[in-house]
Amino acid sequence: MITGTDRVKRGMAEMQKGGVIMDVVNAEQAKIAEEAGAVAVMALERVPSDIRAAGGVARMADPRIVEEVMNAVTIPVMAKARIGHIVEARVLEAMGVDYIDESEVLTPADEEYHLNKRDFTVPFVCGCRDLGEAARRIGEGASMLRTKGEPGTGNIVEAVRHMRKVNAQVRKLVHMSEDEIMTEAKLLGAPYEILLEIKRLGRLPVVNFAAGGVATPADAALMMELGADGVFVGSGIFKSDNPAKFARAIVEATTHYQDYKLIAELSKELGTPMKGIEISTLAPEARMQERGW
Ligand SMILES: O=C(CO)[C@H](O)[C@H](O)COP(=O)(O)O
Repeated sequence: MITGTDRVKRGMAEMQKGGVIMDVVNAEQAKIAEEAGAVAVMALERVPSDIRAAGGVARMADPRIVEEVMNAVTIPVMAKARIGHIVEARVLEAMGVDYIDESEVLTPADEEYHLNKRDFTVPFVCGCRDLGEAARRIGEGASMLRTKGEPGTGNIVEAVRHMRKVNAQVRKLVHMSEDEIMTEAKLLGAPYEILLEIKRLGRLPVVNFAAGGVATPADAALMMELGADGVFVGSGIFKSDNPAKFARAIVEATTHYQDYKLIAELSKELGTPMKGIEISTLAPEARMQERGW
């Protein structure tokens, strides 16, 4: 029996489409996420805004946290490994997590090489800021993408920039003739065969969620409006005044992203959202989106 085929790995991400994946650091948060209607949870040691505040090296979570989350919920559990950290990824795979996020939110282990994700049975999600990066990650075997945004800032501007850019570049590619694709591959630094596949399909071959900076129901709906297949939220829920209320409202707004009256109702008396950070105040080395290539 063949396991871990592209079809199965990509299909699992397709089943999350239209949903919200929430970062959680313990069983209690995982249950809040599940009860709110999250399609999956991401087990990690700290949400991105706490990673920023803590400084130092951010690594894969303590396996006990991952286990605690896996035992607490029935929805799929994802967990993060550092970019290029083969052993963290193998450990998470051995533990039986449903998905691994090779994530720039953690401190990269390798500045040159991302994981060869084709070598694993477990599927991977990776971040991207443009089509070149998206195609490189798919070339390495990522079964799901998420735009990077700027995690832990509660500021949606980078998520918007990245989603618009990827989708504009896909539209441009789809309208190119096949004899123009090799030059585009050279310009984007992207694998030719992956670009051809995107052109033939008229879309990315894997789902692309939005991540990094979603802090309100309207932010989540905005990302869906811009073409995201779903949304990752971390700090925006668990650094708000009322995580259970924010979690439910963000799920509802993601599902009904063009029902503006509903989004108005959902946004009433939610409590205070997480405090945001203006991107221009971040030191260059604090920009998580620059990690990976
Ligand atoms: O998957 C992620 C990145 O690997 C995070 O879930 C996402 O980026 C969270 O960002 P924020 O805390 O800004 O919501």
